[in-house]
Amino acid sequence: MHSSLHVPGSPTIFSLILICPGGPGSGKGTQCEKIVERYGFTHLSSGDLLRAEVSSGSERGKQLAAIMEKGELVPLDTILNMIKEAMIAKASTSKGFLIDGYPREVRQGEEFEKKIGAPCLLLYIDAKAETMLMRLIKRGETSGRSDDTAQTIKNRLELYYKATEPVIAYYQGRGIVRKINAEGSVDEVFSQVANAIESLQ
Ligand SMILES: Nc1nc2c(ncn2[C@@H]2O[C@H](COP(=O)(O)OP(=O)(O)OP(=O)(O)O)[C@@H](O)[C@H]2O)c(=O)[nH]1
Ligand SMILES: Nc1ccn([C@@H]2O[C@H](COP(=O)(O)OP(=O)(O)O)[C@@H](O)[C@H]2O)c(=O)n1
Ligand SMILES: [Mg+2]
Repeated sequence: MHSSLHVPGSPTIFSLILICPGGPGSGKGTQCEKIVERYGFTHLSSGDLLRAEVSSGSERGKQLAAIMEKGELVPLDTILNMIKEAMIAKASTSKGFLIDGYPREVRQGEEFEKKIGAPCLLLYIDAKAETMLMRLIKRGETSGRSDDTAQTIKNRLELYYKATEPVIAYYQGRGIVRKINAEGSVDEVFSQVANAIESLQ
């Protein structure tokens, strides 16, 4: 059960690609940290890659910050190239990639498969809107994230339901989506995640 990451001019690199879609505040990042701890996959959070670019103070970072503060989507090629570069940098030593927060819309999924490879498992971290809102408001008290404000959270939730939930349906037909009920405690959610990953082996 492998998907390939083919970099032009280099040998095909087989690696597992797991994707972790879910709404803002569903707990994607928290679950990805626990997956890395237990299975050693390489965690690439699209949001974290973007925030690193913003923190670098680059001109591109300034443009990205303006988009992210509104909870809108950055240009597809920008985020896809950042993920691809990060995967290439780690490909030779990675046990497999855990992509967190990408794709955010169906065409992002299509482009990912054209330029990088097909995922073998989607861990759909599913939480209710009110749960996500509550968690992000709470996180916003300490996260320092410019997008953890009430209005931006509302924008992100709207965008998630409009653009990102259709991504699940896009992959559903391939039988690779595992829906994880993310309402419980971190450990209750993680036990479902572990079962889904171990079903791959
Ligand atoms: N009760 C409970 N809280 C959780 C769980 N996962 C995350 N949280 C809390 O919810 C908040 C958001 O969790 P994250 O893992 O940052 O969520 P995310 O999906 O990565 O959020 P974005 O990066 O905004 O997409 C954090 O403050 C966590 O403490 C969970 O499984 N159960
Ligand atoms: N594929 C992506 C991922 C993140 N982003 C931007 O980065 C922000 C933070 O992403 P994130 O995954 O950390 O947080 P959530 O948007 O999931 O709450 C998003 O709100 C978007 O503005 C994007 O535009 N495209
Ligand atoms: Mg996150």
